[in-house]
Amino acid sequence: MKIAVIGTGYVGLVTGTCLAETGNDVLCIDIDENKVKKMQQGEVPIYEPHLDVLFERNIKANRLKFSTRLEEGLAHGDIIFLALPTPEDEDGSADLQYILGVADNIGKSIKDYKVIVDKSTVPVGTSDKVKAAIAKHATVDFDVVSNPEFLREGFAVDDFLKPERIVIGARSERAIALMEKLYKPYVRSGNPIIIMDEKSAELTKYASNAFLAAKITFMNEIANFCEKVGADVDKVRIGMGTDSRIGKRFLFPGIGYGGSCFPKDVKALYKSGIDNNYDFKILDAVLEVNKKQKVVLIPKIENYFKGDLKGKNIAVWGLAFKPETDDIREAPALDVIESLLNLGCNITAFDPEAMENVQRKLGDKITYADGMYDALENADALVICTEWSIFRTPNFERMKAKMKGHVIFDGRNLYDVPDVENENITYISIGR
Ligand SMILES: NC(=O)C1=CN([C@@H]2O[C@H](COP(=O)(O)OP(=O)(O)OC[C@H]3O[C@@H](n4cnc5c(N)ncnc54)[C@H](O)[C@@H]3O)[C@@H](O)[C@H]2O)C=CC1
Ligand SMILES: O=C(O)[C@H]1O[C@H](OP(=O)(O)OP(=O)(O)OC[C@H]2O[C@@H](n3ccc(=O)[nH]c3=O)[C@H](O)[C@@H]2O)[C@H](O)[C@@H](O)[C@@H]1O
Repeated sequence: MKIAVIGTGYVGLVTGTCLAETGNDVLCIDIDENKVKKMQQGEVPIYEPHLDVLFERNIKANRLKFSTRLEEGLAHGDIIFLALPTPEDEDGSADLQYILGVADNIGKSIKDYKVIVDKSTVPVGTSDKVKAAIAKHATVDFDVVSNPEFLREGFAVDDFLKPERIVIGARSERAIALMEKLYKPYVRSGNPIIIMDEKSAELTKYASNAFLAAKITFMNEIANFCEKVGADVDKVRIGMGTDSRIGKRFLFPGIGYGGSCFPKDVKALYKSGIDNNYDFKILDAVLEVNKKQKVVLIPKIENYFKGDLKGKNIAVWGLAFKPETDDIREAPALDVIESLLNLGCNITAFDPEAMENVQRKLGDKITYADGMYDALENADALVICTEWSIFRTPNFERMKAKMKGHVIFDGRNLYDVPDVENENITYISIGR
């Protein structure tokens, strides 16, 4: 099938590449000329495991192409995916200017029937707005479909190629038939394509993200309470998670959720509630708890150093909002670093993939180490913010030889407490 993907960021790039992988002829459009030039030269503009192999293969096969020209994309695709940003607006709602701006141009340009598929995360009712924006100028028939994306950064390729479910919000039989044909190769395992109306599809996406954010936040509160009463959140987590109604996943406490989506999506759903005269009390609490959780290590660090943090050298392991990505959007590490800088600390940081992005944001406010052990040189303490695999089995002797102070503040509970304490290192983590 002939596909155009408008917006070649995280979701657009994975969508375009994975759709090409099953033999579709895909043209990806982005307004960022630099990015398009790089992609045309075969460079993957993001770090995402396994994407490079598929990207290269499909470019070579001439099934995956790039352009900056929207009209070219609209002429090419029978199905037009919108994978455009929906960032947080000033009042917390989702900013629809990118989606509606492109929709307006689609109406002016299309010359035959198209299915316009919204892959971006958008508030309930957006598909009606997109339809109206296209219809203003369109002289041909078209359908708008809501097809929210559930991929996770770091597992994006697998999530796209083998999704647990595909949600299609549409009422036009013609559009539904095309979408089912397109997605058939991805659900051969028997996982469902779930067809519903557009509004329900739009809400399914927000409800899923908000539920997961609430699940994590609930565990963060349980972890904080464990500290008050002397319980061990690892034991509580395992005890709870073995109940299949609760499930083992997304029960890991830490220094809060971050990323490009949970923070903005919880806020947008909360704001949608207000706009529709509904007070989402749970979401209000999730937002408040997560904000505090991101800096939950700071009082622990202050307490350890008896309030005197001025001039202390703090090593930070992990800057990305989670492992296997270079994405630092809303990363808890940035909140931790900002607080420590405000308290007068010197920061030396290391992350396997996110250093360049942090350097662009923080410049010379902190020092960047070449490796995880280099970051520890002369450090009074180590703070762990992201659970990259290479941090999981460190050489504690080597660490102690480098560090001035033998203390670890672990925001991701990477180690068993006795294992670290047996090394004569003070170990302060979350909920244990
Ligand atoms: N990042 C993720 O893991 C996931 C994101 N989503 C949702 O997907 C949507 C896109 O997210 P990301 O891919 O992360 O965004 P992104 O910010 O990484 O990429 C957006 C891309 O759109 C381009 N763009 C902006 N205006 C344009 C225009 N007028 N024409 C063509 N290109 C344009 C930008 O240059 C950029 O390359 C958002 O609604 C997000 O909530 C959904 C699931 C997962
Ligand atoms: O809409 C989106 O963009 C995506 O948002 C999340 O994916 P992602 O942001 O890539 O990352 P997650 O793995 O969900 O982690 C989000 C945050 O929660 C934190 N987290 C996750 C799990 C957990 O048990 N504890 C925990 O603190 C992570 O450290 C991270 O900061 C969802 O998992 C995807 O299904 C969704 O498509």
